[in-house]
Parts: sequence; C-alpha cells; structure tokens
Amino acid sequence: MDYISTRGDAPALKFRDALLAGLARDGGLYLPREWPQISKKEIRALRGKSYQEIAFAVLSHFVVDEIPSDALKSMIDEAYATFRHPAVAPLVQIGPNDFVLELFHGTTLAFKDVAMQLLARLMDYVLAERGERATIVGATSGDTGGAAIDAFGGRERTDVFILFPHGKVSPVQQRQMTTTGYANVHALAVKGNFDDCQDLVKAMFNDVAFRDSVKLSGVNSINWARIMAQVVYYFTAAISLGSPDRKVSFTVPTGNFGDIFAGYVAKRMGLPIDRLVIATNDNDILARTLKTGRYEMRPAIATTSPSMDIQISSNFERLLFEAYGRDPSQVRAAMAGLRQSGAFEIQAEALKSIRREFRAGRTTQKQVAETIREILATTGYLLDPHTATGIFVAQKNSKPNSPMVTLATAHPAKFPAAVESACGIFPGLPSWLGDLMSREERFDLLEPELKAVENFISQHARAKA
Ligand SMILES: Cc1ncc(COP(=O)(O)O)c(C=O)c1O
Ligand SMILES: N[C@@H](CCOP(=O)(O)O)C(=O)O
Repeated sequence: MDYISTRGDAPALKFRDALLAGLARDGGLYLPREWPQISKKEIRALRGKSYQEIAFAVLSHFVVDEIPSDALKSMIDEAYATFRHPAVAPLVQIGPNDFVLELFHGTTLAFKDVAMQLLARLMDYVLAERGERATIVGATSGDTGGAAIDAFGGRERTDVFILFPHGKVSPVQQRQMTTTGYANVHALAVKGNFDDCQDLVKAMFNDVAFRDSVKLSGVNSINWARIMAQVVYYFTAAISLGSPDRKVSFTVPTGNFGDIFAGYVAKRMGLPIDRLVIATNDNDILARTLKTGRYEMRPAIATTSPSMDIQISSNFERLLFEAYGRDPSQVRAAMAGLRQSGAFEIQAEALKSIRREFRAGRTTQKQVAETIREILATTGYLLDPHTATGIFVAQKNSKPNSPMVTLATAHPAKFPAAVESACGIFPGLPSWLGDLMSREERFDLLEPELKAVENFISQHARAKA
C-alpha cells in the first residue's frame, strides 16, 4: 500500500517510511492512496472477537507487506496489555440509545494512549530493523504529550521532545509530562498556546536541514499511524451494537480533527456509520466552518476543556483533500490562504460533500458544566469536560431509535477542578498514579521561537545524520 501527501509534491511512501516521516516533505499529510475495504461479511465475522483481534483485522489492511503478521500481532497484544480494562475500550450505556465509548483506560487516562502505545512499538520495530535512531517531536494541549512520554519513555532508539503551552494544561496533565524521570524525555514548556507549539513542530519538519540532521519524526496525528490506530475503536463499538446490520452514529469531542477523521476512515472502509458529529468547545472553528464554508482563525480561548483549545485543526487538511476529490492543488491553495490571511473559503461542491459526511455543534463552558451535573444526576455517570462537550452536542444530533456513541476521550480525574466546580465531586486519581502530584518536576521553559527550540533539540538529541 502506498501513502500519498495531501499537497501532491512529496514522494509516495510505503507504510514504514510514512510512519517515520510524520509530516510529508511538502508540508502535507500522508494518507493511503486508496481506502482498503472491509466487507459486511468480514465485519460480521468480527462479532464476539476481542479488541486485539479486531485491531489486527483492521490494521493489517494498512501495513500489508510491510509489517509481518506475527510481529503486528505481538505489538498489538503488548500495546493493549497496558490498558487497565479487559475490553480496552468498553462501551457504557447511559440512555436507551446513548452510549459512551470509554477510551481512557490506558496509562495516562486519555484516548491518546490507544494509538500511542502501538505507535511507539511500531516505530521501535522499524528503527531496530534499520539499526537507526529517531528524534521524536510533538505538540500537546495536554494529553498527546503525556501519552507519548509514557509510550516512548526509556526506549533506546528514540529521544522525545514534547512542546506544551506553559500554564495552559491541567496540573495532572503537566505532571504526567514532567515527573517521569526518563533520560530520553524532554518536556518543553513554551511561552504561548497550543497553536504556537503546533506551528513550531510543523516549522521544524519544514526546515529540511534541521529535520535531516536529527532524523526528526512526529507523534501528533499528522502521523498517519496515529489515525490508523484510532480507526479500530469505531469498529469495536459499532460491531458490539450490531454492525453491519445496524447503523451507528458517533459524536466526537474535536480539536485537531484526528479522532473524528479516524471515524471517517472507518466509514470509507465500509463500516456503516450513520452520523459523524463534530463537538467543539468555545474554540468553534470547525462548527463555524461547516456552517459558513469559511475556515477562519480567531484567538484561542482558554476553557474548562483545555485539550480542545485549538484553532488550526491539522487533520482538516486530510478532509479537504478528500472533499476536493483528492486534488492537491486545492489543498495547497487553501493552506496558502491560511498562512497568508488566517482564513480560506471552501468551494461549494467540496462544502456540500463535507456536510454530507459531518454535522457539528458547539458548547459553552456553562453548558459543559450543566451537562456534567445533569448526566451525574440522571445516570450516576461522571463525565470529564471534553466528553461532556460531546454528550451535549450528541443530545442535539441524535436520531430517534438509533444508537449514538459519544467518545469519552479523557478520565474526569485529569480535570478535577473543572469537574468539582461543575458537580461538587472531586475525582481522585487511580491508585497507580496516587503520588503523581507530589513527584518532582523537570521541564525547560522556552520562548516560542523556532531557533531556540531547534537549538535545544540539537543539543540533546542522540540521533544524528
Ligand atoms: C481529552 C481530549 N478530547 C478531545 C480531543 C480532540 O481530539 P482531536 O484532536 O483528535 O480532534 C483531545 C485532543 O485533541 C483531547 O485531548
Ligand atoms: N489535544 C491534543 C492536541 C494534539 O493532538 P494530536 O492528536 O494531533 O496529537 C493533545 O492533548 O495534545
């Protein structure tokens, strides 16, 4: 299987190279040249199978001829053995047709663990095969960073540099990045917001000399393998609700658009998904874009769901590529507009096709708090603010008698202050993280300047050209 760039000016790569490349050399994002297909018969045959078995069936399509089956199986088994729930991603019913897909049973209590635990093993496998090292960079609004540090911490072939917005992540998120003590891990607090961190990461990839000098690789959802691993739970959830003989809808709290794009991929592969609903907080660029056809940046607002305080949703570029019939010149034009004026318009046909696939809604912080209170009072279930954003929007976009699954992207204990202020309950950390808040922190504070960050990384990275 070949992987091609959304901007059309980078060479097509095989899976192993796309995995290590992260961002394409033309600044675009990789995706498969064609969507692999899974038939209804194959989906039916997955009923009653474990998460790991379904993961193997789905992921094999993307790594065919690149990762041997027995190696893929062991990596999947090892990755999901780190999860604290036997089902890995259990589905919890909170209403007659309302379900929550709990994606937070991994080591850092957010959905990022699902893909990151596998990504770290895949990268290690390919690097070992080649006898190489890599320098991993990532930008985080709080969850990707902790998950990457946990998954890559202590690995011999990689050094990890995570840029997080100083003072804008929750205390639990910060400590998950700053207290691990791994020698190959560097938590970098950047004086800026998440979009500044993500810009810096992309700029490092676009600085070819720097990129090659430290063998740069990325763990954000710009890396195709992140999306690929997230496709799996759409299958497990839909199958357990009767797929392919019953259509299922999904609502996804959205920031960088990776998680919901994985749902779109599942649909393209043949999973009968009814509605795919984008849920945003006050940073509602995606909801506005679907309404108006204009993608327009505004200053980021700090909310009680900080992981979604994002303006530039990286993976929207993958959707644009699809909506424009995979014409990279349209994507290049849109991205140039975004760079020059902070906005671009989506042409009528492309917008129509996006609206056919997605709905969108936004929430205020007051609505998020009310949703946490209401769901607790009516069902006894405690939501985190990101999941509550999803539930609020799901309630407005559900179809009668049709199952709606909201993705629970984080455990409430990651955001205890917001949860306590909404409903009076302070969600405690699980016992294995009990001492997190008293561990010693280690991080470096950097200006949001490309050269400052590149110099830091060059000094500390062991991978050299
Ligand atoms: C807890 C949580 N929920 C939702 C999201 C949004 O996911 P995505 O960026 O894949 O849209 C994020 C991060 O972006 C997150 O950390
Ligand atoms: N919410 C994310 C932002 C980065 O998203 P990614 O999926 O592209 O890694 C985070 O928690 O860091």
